[in-house]
Amino acid sequence: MSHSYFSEVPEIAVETLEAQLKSGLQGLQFIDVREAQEVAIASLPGFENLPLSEFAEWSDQIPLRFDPHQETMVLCHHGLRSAQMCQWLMRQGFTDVKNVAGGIDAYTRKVDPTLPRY
Ligand SMILES: O=S(=O)([O-])[S-]
Repeated sequence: MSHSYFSEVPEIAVETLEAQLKSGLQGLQFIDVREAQEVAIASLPGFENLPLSEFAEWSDQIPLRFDPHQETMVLCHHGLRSAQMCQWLMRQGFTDVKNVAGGIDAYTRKVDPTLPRY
């Protein structure tokens, strides 16, 4: 997949995400598409873990569990799997989806160096 393939996915910078996490989680939805083993190493509060590898198991529950018109942040390790998820959510009618640019790796480097890196 080329870079331009994901260029239409809106992004949120990790510094902005940190500010939002600090100011409260109300009105926001958080999805982490990494594997459970990755989440066990490092995770952010409020994110629901939906591993992309288990897409077939949870994809049909998305319209029931999430509001398509609420701001929805999607996280992974470096921002690639989450971009895929963002595109899929947008195709499902989600109107305010944001890919966490650089993923949890960027968050660890730029915001919270105490989080383990992998
Ligand atoms: O898909 S990834 O950006 O987490 S390596």
